[in-house]
Amino acid sequence: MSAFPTVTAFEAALAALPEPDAAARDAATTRQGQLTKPPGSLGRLEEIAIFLAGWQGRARPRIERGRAVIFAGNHGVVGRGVSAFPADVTVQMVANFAAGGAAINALAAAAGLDLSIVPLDLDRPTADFTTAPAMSEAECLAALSAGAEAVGDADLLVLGEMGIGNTTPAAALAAASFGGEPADWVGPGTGVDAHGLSRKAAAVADGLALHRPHLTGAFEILRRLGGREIAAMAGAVLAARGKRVPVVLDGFIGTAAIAPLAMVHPAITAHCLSGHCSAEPGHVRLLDRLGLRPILSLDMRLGEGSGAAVAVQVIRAALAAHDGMATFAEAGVAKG
Ligand SMILES: Cc1cc2ncn([C@H]3O[C@H](COP(=O)(O)O)[C@@H](O)[C@H]3O)c2cc1C
Ligand SMILES: O=C(O)c1cccnc1
Repeated sequence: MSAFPTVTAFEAALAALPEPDAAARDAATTRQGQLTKPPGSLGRLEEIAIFLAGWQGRARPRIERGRAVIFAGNHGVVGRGVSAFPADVTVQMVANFAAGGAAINALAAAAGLDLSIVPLDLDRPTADFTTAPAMSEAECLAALSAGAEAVGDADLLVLGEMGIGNTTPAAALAAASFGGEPADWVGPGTGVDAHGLSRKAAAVADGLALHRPHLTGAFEILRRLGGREIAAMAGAVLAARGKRVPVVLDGFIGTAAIAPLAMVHPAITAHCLSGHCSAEPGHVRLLDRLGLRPILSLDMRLGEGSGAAVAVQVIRAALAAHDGMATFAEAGVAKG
């Protein structure tokens, strides 16, 4: 049975978001105060360890089944000249992922993450959202469910995407969820010129104008303006929450995927870390709206889960300090 057989099932999951394990989180907070360092001196590494303790439900969290999942989908809106690359690159990159030659292959391996690739109907692009809803209800539910199924038994989940043209639907989702002008949310993506940027802004404006009366809930925003890989990431974030699996978000597209969910239920971000801030200009604005602080800021703008995978190395460092350090009592160091 699929995870989200109906829109009602999706909305019910969104309305019943579990909280972290307060006892595990408190125990981790206490431990941080006992380790041989001035309180707070490991900064955000301390926060990350405590965050993982709460979501994994253990005072000493660890990453044993870290998993990166890359969803791929194709977009009808590419016909409007919104990407610097042709749509064929999506399927070609999926072959490259399978062969081990993409950035995410190298970065997931470096971070000790199992990598899986989920192509979603690549031979059936979504409809051009400037003229019709991108997906039917059944297509959007199938994509959400594919995302949910990919969570498996991961203890840390990195979500990534591949889909030529998908910075345009991502900008549309951000605009529909948080308002503002299309120009606030579009950016160069793979590297379009000024004309391409205007085409992207026009596509977002046309999509918003066409669908405006229906852009009231998370599902309809995702279905009308999103894409399969985007809906899959949203479904994975929601299903991960149901299992209390912490998630590391990647760049502009991966973050935009949860914007419609956050519009209705801002608490959806509580089990999410932002791995990095992308160079795509809308990303910093989106993170600000979602109240997320990125772990890294490396001027990356690739997608594929690449920035999130690099951030996992920082998360591993946070857990290594939390687990491996001695307490003041153990080390015989005066607590001051
Ligand atoms: C070779 C190649 C590898 C990629 N890996 C991720 N993306 C990234 O670029 C695309 C989004 O940018 P736009 O909206 O401008 O098309 C997505 O596929 C995203 O994952 C890639 C793009 C290319 C060309
Ligand atoms: O931030 C991202 O995820 C991104 C930016 C540009 C192109 N592809 C992905």
